Amino acid sequence: MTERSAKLNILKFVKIVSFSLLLVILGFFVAATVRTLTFDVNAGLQLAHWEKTNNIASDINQHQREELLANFRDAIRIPTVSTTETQLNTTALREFDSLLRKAFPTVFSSHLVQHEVVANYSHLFWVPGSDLALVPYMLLAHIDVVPAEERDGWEAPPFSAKEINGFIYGRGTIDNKQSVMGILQALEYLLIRGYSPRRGFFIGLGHDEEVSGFQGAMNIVRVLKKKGVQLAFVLDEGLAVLDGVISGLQGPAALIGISEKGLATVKLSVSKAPGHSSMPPSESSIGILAGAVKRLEENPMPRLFGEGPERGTFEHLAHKFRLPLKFVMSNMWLFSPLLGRVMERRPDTNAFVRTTTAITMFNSGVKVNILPSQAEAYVNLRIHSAQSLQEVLELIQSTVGDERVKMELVDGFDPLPVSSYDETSFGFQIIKKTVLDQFPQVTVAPGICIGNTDSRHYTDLAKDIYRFAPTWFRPGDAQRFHGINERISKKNYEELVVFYFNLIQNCDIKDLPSPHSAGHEL
Ligand SMILES: CC/C=C\C/C=C\C/C=C\C/C=C\C/C=C\C/C=C\CCC(=O)O
Ligand SMILES: N[C@@H](Cc1ccccc1)C(=O)O
Ligand SMILES: [Zn+2]
Ligand SMILES: [Zn+2]
Repeated sequence: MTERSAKLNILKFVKIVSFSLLLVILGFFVAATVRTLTFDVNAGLQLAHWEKTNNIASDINQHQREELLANFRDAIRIPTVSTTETQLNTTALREFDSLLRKAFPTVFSSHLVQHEVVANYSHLFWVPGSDLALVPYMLLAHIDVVPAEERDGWEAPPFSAKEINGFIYGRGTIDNKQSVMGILQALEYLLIRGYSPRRGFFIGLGHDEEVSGFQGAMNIVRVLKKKGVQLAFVLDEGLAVLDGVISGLQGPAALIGISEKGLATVKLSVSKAPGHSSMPPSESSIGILAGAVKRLEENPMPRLFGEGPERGTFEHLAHKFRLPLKFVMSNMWLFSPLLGRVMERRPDTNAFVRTTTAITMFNSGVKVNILPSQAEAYVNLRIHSAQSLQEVLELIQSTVGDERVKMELVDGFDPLPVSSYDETSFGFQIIKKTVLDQFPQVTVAPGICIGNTDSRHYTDLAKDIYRFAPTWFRPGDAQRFHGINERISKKNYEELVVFYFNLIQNCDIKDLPSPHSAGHEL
């Protein structure tokens, strides 16, 4: 071969390779574009021909409007604070019991409702259905709240239930007394209007959810297990209607929690001999521990965005984004790593990207001139669905990388199983229908609950557990959770009562309508 013909051959080869590459890239682009244009996981899932079950209209008159609000505000004013498993405000919990009986006289006197107090302060209600063949369901909420201090910057005292511009302010207004009162208020009105259910249901109100639910939820579960109860589905607190919170999304999104993140609470500690502060060692117990904690903050857990059910959230919402975001959301197979990098920049969206690491307590030292013998820190991690508790513990250990730092697992569990959300999923579709009837402008999608709830104790009783209430969240509202200025609008609280009112009636349907009927309507 001459030098010239060899050169030509190479040129030809390069041409062929670059042309093929171009074709492949073009192919990808066309495929992604076609996917973008046609992608709508909701298409074909509109169930038609719902049997009419909500026969009792949910209209609220002026008297009831004032009454339900007064009941809610009374609930907010009772400081049912849980601080630790052994520090509950039991006086407030007793008072709350009295409030429930006073506010909902029909619930407590109706022959259709059975009630029992569990673990002294939690409540279990059972409303049997007329059709024993229908598997019952269960609604959950919790009575207790996390502590709140007005001096942290509240615009109204946290247990005042003060009204400012149409909002009721107070600890528990969105976590979670809106559901406690909303559920019972709905039942009260249903009973007054002569309702009796076809499908039986339970209501469980825990009193120690904020400190893990080991007394309330766990004992309610024990009672139900003893009765041999199995549940069609459970609906607890958790996700909400997000309005203007997901940037680029047109219209609000109702995210129904189909799973929740796992948890690891780890205690790190360093021990050193105490002594006089005039003769300090080069490294103190505080310094060693601070180094460990800093390493944990500087080395976040791996980005896993798109590897858990959060991927389905965006796929369900994709058709409600405008281009170019629509292109991105419809092609999560390609873009999830990029999206993860964008979402990790904000704490509220970072929560969906990875296992989060929060240092929540740091204690050491008793006097200015004593070398501290003991330093301890608590790390609270929320585990992404694609990771296990075991994996997270191993990663913490290697990141800390210091034998002098003792590690102890205080509490922990794996991410919760993923509940069904397809067209045959009874609970999901009933919740979805109830939301859409009431708020036609929203898009319903499955979501991941980033906090933990009492419902995690119910996994043996129900395969399908959902975490949702139609509490409306606008930008900045997520920070009110366990934060300052927790509030709900009066209108939204009323909507919650109506939601549960309709949901309970919608559950009386025997079976879901066939998913295919939508396309074959005559
Ligand atoms: C996939 C969604 C994308 C973006 C979302 C953006 C912002 C986050 C929005 C909402 C966060 C919702 C709620 C706040 C956190 C936890 C609530 C969950 C459980 C409550 C448990 C409890 O503390 O009692
Ligand atoms: N619901 C609370 C309290 C809790 C923590 C851990 C486990 C269970 C409940 C939270 O998610 O922070
Ligand atoms: Zn809560
Ligand atoms: Zn909470």
